[in-house]
Amino acid sequence: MIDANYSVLWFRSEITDNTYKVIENYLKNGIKVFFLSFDDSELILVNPFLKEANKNGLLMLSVVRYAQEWDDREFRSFDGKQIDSALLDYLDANSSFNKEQYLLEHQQEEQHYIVKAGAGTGKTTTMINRILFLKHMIPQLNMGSVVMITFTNEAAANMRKKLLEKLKGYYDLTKDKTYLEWMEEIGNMFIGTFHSFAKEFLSNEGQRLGFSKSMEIRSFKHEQRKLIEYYIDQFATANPIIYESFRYLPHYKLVKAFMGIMERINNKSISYESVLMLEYGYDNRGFHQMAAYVIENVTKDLVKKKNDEESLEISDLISRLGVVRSIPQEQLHLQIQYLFVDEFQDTDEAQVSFVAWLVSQYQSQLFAVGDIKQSIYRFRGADYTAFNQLKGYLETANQRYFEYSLRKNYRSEEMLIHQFNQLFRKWDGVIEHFHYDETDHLLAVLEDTVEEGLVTLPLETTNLRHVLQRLYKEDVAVLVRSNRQVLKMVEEIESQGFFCDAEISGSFYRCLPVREFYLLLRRFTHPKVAKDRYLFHQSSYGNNELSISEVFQSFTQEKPYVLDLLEERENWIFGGESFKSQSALPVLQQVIEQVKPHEVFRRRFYQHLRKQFPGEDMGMQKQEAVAKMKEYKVNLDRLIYLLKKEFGNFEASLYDLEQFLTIKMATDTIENEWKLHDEVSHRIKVMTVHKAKGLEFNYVLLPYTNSPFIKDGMTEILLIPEAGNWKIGYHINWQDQIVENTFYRDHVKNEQAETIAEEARLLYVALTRAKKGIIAQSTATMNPYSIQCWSNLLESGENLHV
Ligand SMILES: Nc1ncnc2c1ncn2[C@@H]1O[C@H](COP(=O)(O)OP(=O)(O)OP(=O)(O)O)[C@@H](O)[C@H]1O
Repeated sequence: MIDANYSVLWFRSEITDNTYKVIENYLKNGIKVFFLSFDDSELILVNPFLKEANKNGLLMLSVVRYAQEWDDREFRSFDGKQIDSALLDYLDANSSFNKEQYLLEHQQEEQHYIVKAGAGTGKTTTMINRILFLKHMIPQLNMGSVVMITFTNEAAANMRKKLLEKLKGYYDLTKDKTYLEWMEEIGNMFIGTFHSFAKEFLSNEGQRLGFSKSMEIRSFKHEQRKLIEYYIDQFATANPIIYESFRYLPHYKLVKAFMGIMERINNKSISYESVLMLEYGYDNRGFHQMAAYVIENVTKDLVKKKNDEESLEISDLISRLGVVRSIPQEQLHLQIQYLFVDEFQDTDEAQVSFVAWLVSQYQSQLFAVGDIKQSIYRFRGADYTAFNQLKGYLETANQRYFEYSLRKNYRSEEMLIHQFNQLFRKWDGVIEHFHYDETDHLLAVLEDTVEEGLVTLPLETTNLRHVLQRLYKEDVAVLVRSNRQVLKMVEEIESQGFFCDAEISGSFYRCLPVREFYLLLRRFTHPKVAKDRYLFHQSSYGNNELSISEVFQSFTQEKPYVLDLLEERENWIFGGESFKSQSALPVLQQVIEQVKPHEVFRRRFYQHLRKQFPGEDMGMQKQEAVAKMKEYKVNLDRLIYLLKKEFGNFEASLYDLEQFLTIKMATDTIENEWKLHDEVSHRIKVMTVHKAKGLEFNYVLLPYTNSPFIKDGMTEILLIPEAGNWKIGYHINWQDQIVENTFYRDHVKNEQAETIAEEARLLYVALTRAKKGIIAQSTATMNPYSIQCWSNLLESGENLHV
C-alpha cells in the first residue's frame, strides 16, 4: 500500500538490501523518491533501474554527513506532509538536499509564491517540479488552465521539452499509460513569452473590445519610416524658421533619429494615450517641437492603420493589455488556475500590473520566480524593482503571498562559487545599484573536477586558439554583449578552422539562403545590374567561375564588361519566358529543384574547408558541411512557405516578391533563422549574454571585456517616468551638431549609474552560466573606482596553463 500521490522523502541511516526493493516499488508506482542516508548512495546506482530513475530526476539521492543524533533513525514524509523540520534542517545543512526547494515544490496552501533566488539555485527546475506535483495531487487538473510565462521562445520550448521528458521518465519507469495521456495534455498548456500570451489573451478575451481572433502581428517599421519622412516635411513647411537649423543635416539622419526615439517608446510598452501625453522638455534648436509634432502624428496614423488592418506590432501587445481591464469579471471566460512566471525580474511595469490584475480576476495561484541580479532588460523597460511592485499590488488587493529564497547552487563547481561570492560582494561596495549581501551568497554543492575557476588572460588570436583547441567539444559558449560582436567572434573562430553555432534573433531575412534567393529574383527582374549579377554568379545558383582578378584583367573603358563576361560564363537555362506562361513562385521552385542550391553550397563549402584547413579533422568538416546544407534547405523551404502564406500559390509576380523581400530584409527582426542544434554538438556556441539567459555551459569564454559601456558621442534617449506620465530626454549626436534637451541634462548622471549597474548584472549572468570554468579577456587590472568596461569588474583566479 502506497501512502503518497507524488513523492516520498525517506531518511534511513543505512542502506540494506531491502532499501533497494522499497525504492524500486515506489518508483514503479510513479512516486518520486528523495532518499537520504549516511551510507554512500552511489551503491544504489549499481542497480540499472534505479540509475535510470536518478537520471530522470525521479530518484534524488543525498549522502548525509554522519551525526550520532540521527543514527538508527528512520523517517518518511509523503507528498511533503508531516515533515520533521529539525531533521530537514540537518539534512539541508549536511547534504545536497535542498529544504527550501523541497518545501516550495510541495506547498499545499492556497496562496501565491514569490521566489527570489540567485543564479543556478534551481528556480526553473523547481517550477517544473511544482507543475508535476500539482498534476499528481489533482489528476483531474485541466492543463489548459495552467499558464507558464517565460522570457524567450527558446526558454518556452525548453520548458515544454523538460516537462515532456519528465513525464516520459515516469512512463518509462511505471509503464502507466496515464503518463502518456498527461504528455498529450501538456499540449493544452500555454507555455510562451509574455508577448505571445498577450496575443492569445487579447484575441480571446478582447474580442468585444475589437481585437480579432485573426489579428496579425507584424512589423510596421516600413510604414513608420514613410510617415516620419512625411511629417518631417509637413513640419518643415509649417515651421520654416525652426527647420532652418536642421536644413543642412542629411534627411536620412533626421529620420534615423526619429526611428530610434520611437523604438525606445515601443520598448517601454507605453500606451498610445501616454505617447500623446509625452513631455519633450526644451532645447535651444527647437527639436523638441519637431519631435512632439512628428511623434504624435506618426503615432496617430499608425494606430489608425493598424486598426484598419486588424494588425498589431509586437510592442503593442503589452501596451494594449491595459484596455482589457475594463471587462467585468463575469464576462471573462478563460480559465487560469495556475500562473507561473519565470525570470520575473525582467518584467516591465505594465506586465507586473497585468500579472497582479490576472491573479485577482481569475483567482489564479501565482508562482513567480526570478533573480534581481539577473535583471538585464532595462532597455526594454524591465525594472529591477519588479518584485517590489508585485508585492505592492498583491498587498493592495489583499492577496496572500509567501516569499522563498534559494541559496544552494547546483550549477557551478566550488571554486567558481567561491570566486563569485568574493567578486559580487566587491561590486556591492562600489556599484550604486548592485546589491549582494550575505543573504545573496551562493552555497556550493558541486565539488571541483577541474582546476580552472575564473581566470583572466589576454585572449588574442594565439591564446584563443590554444584555449579552443583544449576545450573543443567540451560544451563551450563564447558570450558577448552585442550581435555585432557575435558576428565578429564567429569570423575569428571560423578563420581558425573551428565551427560555430551563432545565435542571432530575427536574422532569418538576412541569412544566406534568403539573400541568395533574392539575388535569384534580381537575376530576372534586373539582369543588367552588374553588381547583383556578379553576386548571383558567385551564389549557390551561379557557376562561380569568374574570379575578381579575371574581371580586372578584362577591364576596358568602352563596354559594360562584367555583364559580357558573365554572359559568356553562364549556361543559365532559365529564361524569363517561363514567367510569361506561369506565375512566379512555381517557376522559381522549379529552378530550385533543378539547381539544388543547398547541395551546391555543401560541395563548395566542403572544398573550401579542405583547401583552407587541410590539417583539420576531415570527418568533422564533412559533418559540418552536411549540417550547413540541411540548414540551408530548411530555411529556403521556410522562405517559400512564408511567401506562399503571404501571396498564395499563384498570385505574386516577380516584382511583388522582390518588393516584399526588399522590405523584409531591411526591416524584419521577428523571424528567426532555423538551426539544427542537435546535430552539431561540435560547434562552439557564440551568443549574446541576453540569449544565454537561463542556459548553462561547462566553459564560458568572455572575449570582449574591454569594450566601453558608454561610448563617447553616442546618441542617447531616456524615457523618464514621472507622476503617471512620461518625459523624454535626448542627446542626439549628428557628428557636427548635437541637440540635447533639458530632461536629458537633468537625468543623465543617474542614467549612467544605472547603466553601470545593468552592465554588472549582465556580467553576473554571463559568469554564472559556467559549470566548470570561465576564461575572460583581461588586460586591465580590476578597477572598481572607474568602471567603464567589464574588465574593470573582473579579477583573476588561478592562472590557466595553455
Ligand atoms: N535539487 C537539485 N539537485 C540537483 N541538481 C539540481 C537541483 N536543482 C537544480 N539542479 C540543477 O542545477 C542547474 C541549475 O538549475 P536551474 O536552471 O533550475 O537554476 P535557475 O535558478 O533557474 O538558474 P538561473 O537563474 O541561473 O538560470 C540545472 O542543471 C539543474 O538541473
